[in-house]
Amino acid sequence: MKAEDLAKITEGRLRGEKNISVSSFEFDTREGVSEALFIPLKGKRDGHDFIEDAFLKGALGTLTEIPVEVPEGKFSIEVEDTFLAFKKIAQFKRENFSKTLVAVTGSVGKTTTKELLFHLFSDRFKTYKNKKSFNNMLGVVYTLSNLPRETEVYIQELGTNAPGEIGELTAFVKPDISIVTAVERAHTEGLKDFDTILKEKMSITEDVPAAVVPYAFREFSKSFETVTFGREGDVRVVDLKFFPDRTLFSLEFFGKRLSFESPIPGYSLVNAAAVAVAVALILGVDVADFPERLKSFQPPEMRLCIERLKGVVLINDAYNANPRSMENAIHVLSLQPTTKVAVLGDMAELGEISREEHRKLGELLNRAGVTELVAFGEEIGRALETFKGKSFYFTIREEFINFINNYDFSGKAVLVKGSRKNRLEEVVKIIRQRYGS
Ligand SMILES: CC(=O)N[C@H]1[C@@H](OP(=O)(O)OP(=O)(O)OC[C@H]2O[C@@H](n3ccc(=O)[nH]c3=O)[C@H](O)[C@@H]2O)O[C@H](CO)[C@@H](O)[C@@H]1O[C@H](C)C(=O)N[C@@H](C)C(=O)N[C@H](CCC(=O)N[C@@H](CCC[C@@H](N)C(=O)O)C(=O)O)C(=O)O
Ligand SMILES: Nc1ncnc2c1ncn2[C@@H]1O[C@H](COP(=O)(O)OP(=O)(O)OP(=O)(O)O)[C@@H](O)[C@H]1O
Ligand SMILES: C[C@@H](N)C(=O)N[C@H](C)C(=O)O
Repeated sequence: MKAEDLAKITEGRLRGEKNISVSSFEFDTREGVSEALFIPLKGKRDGHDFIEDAFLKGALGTLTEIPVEVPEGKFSIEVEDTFLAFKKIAQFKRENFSKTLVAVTGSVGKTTTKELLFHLFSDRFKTYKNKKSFNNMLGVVYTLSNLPRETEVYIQELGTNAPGEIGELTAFVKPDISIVTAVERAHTEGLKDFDTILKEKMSITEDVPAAVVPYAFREFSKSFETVTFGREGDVRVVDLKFFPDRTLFSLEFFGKRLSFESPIPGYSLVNAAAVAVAVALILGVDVADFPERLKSFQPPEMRLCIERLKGVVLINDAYNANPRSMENAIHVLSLQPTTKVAVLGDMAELGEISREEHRKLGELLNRAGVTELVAFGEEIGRALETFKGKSFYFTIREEFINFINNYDFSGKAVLVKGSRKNRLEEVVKIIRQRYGS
């Protein structure tokens, strides 16, 4: 996009080279800014302090709220608010995109579903998706701004932890197809009770031509066309069989039946596959090759990735945690035919239900045949009130990490899971180093 066009879109004041074109939009110089427009934002620090760095690293232009020195052959656009200007660029991109935009929300499974849709559809459409879990307004604005012109299907996650966020994001991205993967107890600190969570998630279907929602919540869909999925619905999950490292299942829909083998154990990919078939039905895409393609799906990082190390089965589910994803992960641990150890951190942002949900974990672990629990965090201590096996509890990170460095995990299956703030990837790294293949 040309500098002078960007100045018009952002209603900013252009300085420097006006005929130069940028190839992307970036807000972090650590992520690569070559040939990009740099957008300095305010985090803990002020992104304006990195404008010089951006130019040195190859950015062609910058948005800025203050006058800056512009190197020869480059440009700056002065605006009142860099984030609002970034939003205007994203809005412009949306207005000029006339193909299919698929938006995904839900209490669990947004990233897994987004990645699976991309995996299944990218051989027949020019498909584009958000990076990582870029699912808030910044993530959406970044992804939309960088939307390639040739895109035919764009898949965007929408996340929330407070009422109204999904409505705002939906109005901004204007989906053609909206997906609700699941409605569960997550983010209850900001979203309070189940009814609020349900309303928040279902607001993704407002004024949207087509939606894919769990059968149980079909009556709350506001979309013009709704395809349902689940144990009942238009796309039905049948014949579920769980194994330690995979899940077998079939999907039935409109008189057809397809059998699948999920390379991720547990339920996450079963749910995502049902969603994918529902989306394919809306798009009129043939699904005959979905079972074969599902087999080669790689789980997104830190989402139930099973690693077979020397004498240890490591179940890395360290990305995040809420009651439903905990239940699924503990179920996967229960399937392992050896001594079961759970290394668990707090489930964050649960608010009033936090105490009770953490307490319930102990019972869940008992039923799953887990005999050793290593717990880290303020809230997870409640699990020890009900857990009957051997337990070790830490609130000081250094002591916890020291324990992980020395505990004997040999011959055991080890689940590592907790909310993002626990940074349990460090535990994964230590176990890998100690028992690496
Ligand atoms: C504003 C910003 O850019 N934040 C990112 C930044 O954070 P930080 O505050 O540490 O920045 P700094 O103070 O260091 O720097 C200031 C700016 O300068 C840039 N900069 C810095 C150093 C440097 O060397 N060069 C630079 O250019 C810098 O980029 C800043 O612009 O950096 C962090 C590390 O890279 C980023 O993590 C941070 O990004 C924030 C978290 C963000 O929102 N990122 C989105 C792209 C995103 O979508 N992230 C998702 C996770 C989203 C999420 O948590 N979703 C929730 C639900 C939604 C909740 C909603 N209410 C909300 O508020 O978000 C969920 O549960 O799913 C992801 O990362 O996957
Ligand atoms: N349908 C599901 N049922 C139970 N657990 C699931 C399901 N889908 C995903 N999970 C689990 O939830 C966790 C997060 O998965 P994923 O990243 O796909 O969800 P998300 O909604 O994108 O999370 P975030 O809100 O952080 O972006 C992982 O532990 C994953 O295994
Ligand atoms: C980091 C964000 N995407 C997330 O998943 N948050 C929840 C609360 C978690 O970390 O468990």
